[in-house]
Amino acid sequence: MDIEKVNSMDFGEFVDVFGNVIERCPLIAAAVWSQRPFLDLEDLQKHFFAVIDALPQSGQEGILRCHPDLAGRELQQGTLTAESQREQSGAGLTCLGADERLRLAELNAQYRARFGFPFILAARLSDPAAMQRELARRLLCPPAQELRTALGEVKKIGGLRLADLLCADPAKL
Ligand SMILES: NC(=O)N[C@H]1NC(=O)NC1=O
Repeated sequence: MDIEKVNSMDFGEFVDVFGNVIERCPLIAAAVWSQRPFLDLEDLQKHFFAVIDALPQSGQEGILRCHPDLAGRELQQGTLTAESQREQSGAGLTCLGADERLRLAELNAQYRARFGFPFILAARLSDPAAMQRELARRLLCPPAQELRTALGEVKKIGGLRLADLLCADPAKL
């Protein structure tokens, strides 16, 4: 899909196509549509990120809370969004042993209890062992820093999803 096609989309089509760039937050795509036309993929991505950055902290935390756990119940039950399912299974999270799954579930629960939102990490850029290490490390971070880190991961996930939709190489962004 090229940027002319993106710029020609009406509101409904744009939200249908880009509504899950930010996981389960179609309102972000809805806000971005008002800012068309876009120059290119990089410009489109900038607008998604700017909408996130402009939200009050409560809205940013809301975005984080819309994310499913990594290797959580929704993955087992097959109820993730198509994008999450692809990212989590591609990262090997459907093939965890029982011990690994239990350990991740424990750490996810500790993280959620400490920060009030789920642990978020761009699964496509990681693997199960690195995820577990990163989760244990980030559990010890101060809350304000962790909010920034988590939003950075949301942007990485969104950037990769956008690049997929526009068939672009994310390394060139
Ligand atoms: N919790 C969390 O990071 N979830 C996600 N990360 C990712 O890459 N896909 C997701 O569903």
